[in-house]
Amino acid sequence: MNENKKRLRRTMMFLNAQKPGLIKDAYIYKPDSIIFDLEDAVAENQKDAARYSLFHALTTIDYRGCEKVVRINGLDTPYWREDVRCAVASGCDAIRVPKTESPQQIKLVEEEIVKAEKVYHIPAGKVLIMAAVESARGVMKALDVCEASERMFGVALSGGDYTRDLQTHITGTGVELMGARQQLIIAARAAKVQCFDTVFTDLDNMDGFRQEVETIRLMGFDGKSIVNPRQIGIVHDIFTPTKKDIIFSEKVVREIDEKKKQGIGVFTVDGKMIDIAFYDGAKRVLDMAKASGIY
Ligand SMILES: CC(C)(COP(=O)(O)OP(=O)(O)OC[C@H]1O[C@@H](n2cnc3c(N)ncnc32)[C@H](O)[C@@H]1OP(=O)(O)O)[C@@H](O)C(=O)NCCC(=O)NCCSC(=O)C[C@@](O)(CC(=O)O)C(=O)O
Ligand SMILES: [Mg+2]
Repeated sequence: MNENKKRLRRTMMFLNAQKPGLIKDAYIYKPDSIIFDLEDAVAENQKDAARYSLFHALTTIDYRGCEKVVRINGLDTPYWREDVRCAVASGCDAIRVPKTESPQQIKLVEEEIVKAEKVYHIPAGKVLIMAAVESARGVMKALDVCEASERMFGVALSGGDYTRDLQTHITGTGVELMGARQQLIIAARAAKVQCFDTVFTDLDNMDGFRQEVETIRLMGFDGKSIVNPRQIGIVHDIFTPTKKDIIFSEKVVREIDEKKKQGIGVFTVDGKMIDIAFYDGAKRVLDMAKASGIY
């Protein structure tokens, strides 16, 4: 398995791949992943220029550990094949497929990646795939999409296009996204891939942003697509385990291991009932703490 499939992705920051001002130093803000956008942030008559800029940036700039994800254009456009070739040749880590509605779309992208990896002498299997779900049909097909390829590491909800398809809009309350969020996280967990929430575009509403991030973390999401560096701190803060969480999780893991040897299945830690069902959750907290660099 490609080791990067499970890497830490609390923040996936979009930027327009054509904008030198953004592309040249996005790594200084330390998002976990950068999404170089060739799709909706790039005007229709600027697609070639954006690819040129992407190739130049990815082959000359050291992004210092930030994952490099390229959002290609949709499969209903004449651009996506060239986007895939350019992204793979540039040395990207992953491709984000927008407006995904079927597993066949993921397979088509995979075929193009396989060809490009051969042509550009990239190790086979290096480039991963994530899908963005942006329609009612996409939500209904989420499990099949998540299981479409061994290269799939995750799925993201794209709220702007999704609410347009649903004939509603982003309200700031989250009510319009409730069903899709729930279905997507269930599909992702069933397929054992990661799940990411949509962007929050009201940039000056930091309280609203914090509240939304708290909610999606409790729902089980692994992270969030973001559009601005000002949003990184809040997401990392909320997605990074606290010292208290870490100490408790250490105790849970230690006690479950110990009690198992003694033939004891259920007991208490700090007054809370614990059994084997708590093991994975506690391990996940410790893994998250290690990946975040605080453990
Ligand atoms: C919104 C704004 C113009 C505001 O700019 P402003 O300049 O006013 O921001 P400031 O805060 O003043 O910037 C302070 C400093 O940070 C630098 N800086 C800002 N943003 C940066 C960044 N992203 N990366 C690196 N650097 C950055 C900036 O250069 C400055 O640097 P400096 O001058 O040196 O101090 C800008 O952020 C931006 O372009 N964002 C990305 C927008 C984008 O890509 N949208 C497409 C993806 S969504 C979509 O398609 C919908 C979706 O598909 C989504 C889904 O799939 O989920 C769906 O359907 O819902
Ligand atoms: Mg979109």
